[in-house]
Amino acid sequence: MEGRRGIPIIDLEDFPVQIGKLMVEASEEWGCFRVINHKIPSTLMSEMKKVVTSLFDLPMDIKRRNTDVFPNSGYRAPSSYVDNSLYESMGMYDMASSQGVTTFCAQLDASPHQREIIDKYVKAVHELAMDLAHKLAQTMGFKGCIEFQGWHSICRLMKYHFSPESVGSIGAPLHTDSGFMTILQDDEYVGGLEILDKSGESVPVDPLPGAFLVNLGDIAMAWSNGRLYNVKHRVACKQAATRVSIASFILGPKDGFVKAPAEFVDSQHPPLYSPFTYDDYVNTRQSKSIRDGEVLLQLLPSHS
Ligand SMILES: O=C(O)CCC(=O)C(=O)O
Ligand SMILES: [Fe+2]
Repeated sequence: MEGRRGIPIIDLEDFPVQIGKLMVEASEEWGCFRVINHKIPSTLMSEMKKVVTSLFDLPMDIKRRNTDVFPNSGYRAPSSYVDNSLYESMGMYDMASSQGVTTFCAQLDASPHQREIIDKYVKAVHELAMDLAHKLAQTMGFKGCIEFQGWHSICRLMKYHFSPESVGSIGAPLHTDSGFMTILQDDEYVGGLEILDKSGESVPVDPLPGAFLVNLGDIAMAWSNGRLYNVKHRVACKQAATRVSIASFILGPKDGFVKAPAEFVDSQHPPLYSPFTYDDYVNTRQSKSIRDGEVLLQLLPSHS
């Protein structure tokens, strides 16, 4: 009997050529993959989780100081969603810059120790994202250089208030990530995350301590002219235990257009979308309350 198909797991200590090949396959087929044996120490991951847990324990009036500086970048109280009282989040816009870290830590009165952990963590995760994104682009045959470094980014911290009463309900509704790539540290004990595979079947992403999940989002799909898959996923409450996750989003360019490069366009693969800016894209997605890549179709009619 064939085993259950699971999310691909990529060992970053494998041969570089093999890593690139597996990443492209996983990104085209699944739109996500696990990475293990990355260089981020598990101690830093668990220290960061402790810091995140303590930030959520802050009084509400302090948490509310984490305001939006970019769409969806700030604090969301559990009560702010009609259909979702289990989810609470805060976020750090421009996670890769010292300014982003400084602003976030000042808003929340973070201690020097908390700041040090946050700073180390976001730098390390951002570097991992840069390595993976460049390797993916290069292996796909892209000859240019994407300046991911200057893109919008957000590190979002999430707490799911799961209780016996909430088992069976949804913690985060089905969506695609709007950006290029997300590096997710999901809770190492409490599951609930699930993706839809290309056939629409739901596949659980079981906890895997020490690993990250890498998701490709709408911008990856548009930039690659449809080659990279923007995976749909959600979080369901499967057990009565608090779940904490940390998602680092490499979103899209601050200036200029998202446009498939010549390497991905030919007579068999005509351009799927007209060039657009990430800011327009995210504003349209937000204003129409659309949670998945369908907004690409609404915003940009296919070429005739
Ligand atoms: O909490 C999780 O594991 C996933 C969160 C997520 O998908 C998101 O923030 O986009
Ligand atoms: Fe997501």
